[in-house]
Amino acid sequence: MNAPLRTRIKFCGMTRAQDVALAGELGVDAVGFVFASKSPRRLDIEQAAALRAHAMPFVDVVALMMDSPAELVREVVARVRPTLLQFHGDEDDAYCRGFGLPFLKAVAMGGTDDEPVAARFAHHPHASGFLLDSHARGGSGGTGRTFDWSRVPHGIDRPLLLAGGIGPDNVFDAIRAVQPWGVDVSSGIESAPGEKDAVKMRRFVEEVRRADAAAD
Ligand SMILES: O=C(O)c1ccccc1NCC(=O)[C@H](O)[C@H](O)COP(=O)(O)O
Repeated sequence: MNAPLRTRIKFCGMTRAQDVALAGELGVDAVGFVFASKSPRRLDIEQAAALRAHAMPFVDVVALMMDSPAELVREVVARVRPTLLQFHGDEDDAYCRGFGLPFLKAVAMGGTDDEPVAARFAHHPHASGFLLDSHARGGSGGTGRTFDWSRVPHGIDRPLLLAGGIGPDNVFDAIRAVQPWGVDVSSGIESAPGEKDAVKMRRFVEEVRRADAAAD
């Protein structure tokens, strides 16, 4: 894919109505609701359905699952009405596509997986895109840690979202280095797990726009 004219932005791990509303005001493309059982940002279905009502038009709602029972995913789809699913565990392509929604697959960039990154994309031919995150396989996201951005493959025909340890202070450099289709941030715009910081959210968006304006 060509370098995008506008880098997409996803704010992940939202837990508060005011943060979801501000994301919309700032022109963020997607907000993520975490249903992974291990996460400090985990929502139950009632909380997520209430939060969903604060998402503005043209803001995608992404439901993030990690090796969740299919029954939970189906309930989230029915009651929260996400626009996309995101899978962070060992889910295979058939499972991921079985819920009637487009999905993103997270690819673990940490640890010691010998399979080349680009080859890993082939395991999920129906994924709408991939989120490259810094944790090791089997680990959780939302770590605030970066990985070596030079390992991001080029010339991939599906959207890549760069995640892991990105924040207002390094997102400009990250976009210049990787030219991803989008960037995903959670802890880098927080004051505590799940509590987003309005100043950091705004600065993050401004820095993405600055990187886009500086693109060759
Ligand atoms: O955010 C979590 O707590 C989480 C838990 C389990 C699986 C995935 C999780 N988050 C996934 C995300 O998409 C995060 O935005 C991504 O890992 C980046 O996090 P951060 O390094 O904090 O920006």
